[in-house]
Amino acid sequence: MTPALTLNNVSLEYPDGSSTLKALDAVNLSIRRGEFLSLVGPSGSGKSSLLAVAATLVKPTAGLIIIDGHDVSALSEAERTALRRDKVGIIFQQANLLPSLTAVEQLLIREHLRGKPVRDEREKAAELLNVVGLSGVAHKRPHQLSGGQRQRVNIARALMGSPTVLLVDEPTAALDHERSESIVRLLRQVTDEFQTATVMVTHDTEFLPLTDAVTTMRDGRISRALVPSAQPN
Ligand SMILES: Nc1ncnc2c1ncn2[C@@H]1O[C@H](COP(=O)(O)OP(=O)(O)OP(=O)(O)O)[C@@H](O)[C@H]1O
Repeated sequence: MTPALTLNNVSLEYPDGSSTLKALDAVNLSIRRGEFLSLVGPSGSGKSSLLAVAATLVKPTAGLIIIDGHDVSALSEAERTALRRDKVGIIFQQANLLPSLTAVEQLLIREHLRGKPVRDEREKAAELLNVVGLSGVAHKRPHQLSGGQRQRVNIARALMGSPTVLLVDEPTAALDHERSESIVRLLRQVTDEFQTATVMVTHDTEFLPLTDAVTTMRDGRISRALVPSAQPN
């Protein structure tokens, strides 16, 4: 199977006084649909930078990014935006929900902008809220939801566009242990169910066995990739 996401010798440099800082240094990474990869490493090692280039939000200084067979560097700005919309789901640490919208409306806002038939999309949103365990709170607003529930809305929203690649940046940073575990389990479940190629940046090493492989970054480089030995109970 062709990888859903490939990074081929990807570098990202930022000006740093008279020299340059290599946020990413010749990174190679490949992930297929249905795979759940965790990305760990010290602060400043390049994890968020890797997600940003993979999400096509930031252009790398060198190297290739291929999403579902499309070489991102060969695309125009408009084509890149369309590819991101159609293929990439992004889940940030903070849910960034709009305070005035209900849970189900948070999922539908993007689809309204796309001009899709509202009925189909409403059904899809309801189904996704069910998948993430929130069917009972579809009409609640963010302030009426717990942190874990808000993160579940965030995950469901990222799935609305049926992404091939799901990029997740520290989804558990604001949550307690129990909620953190249930969020990582949910990400495992949606990766299996929707066959997304999921990359999760995390500091929570105890949940790594729920993922298929662990990649460690250091100084902008991928220093090793491990396969977790066992699933936790
Ligand atoms: N916009 C920017 N301009 C200049 N340097 C940047 C920029 N973004 C990131 N960097 C630098 O690139 C390097 C990698 O940063 P990055 O945010 O990718 O690390 P990280 O592993 O995600 O860190 P953390 O775990 O703290 O979030 C760091 O040295 C950082 O200071």
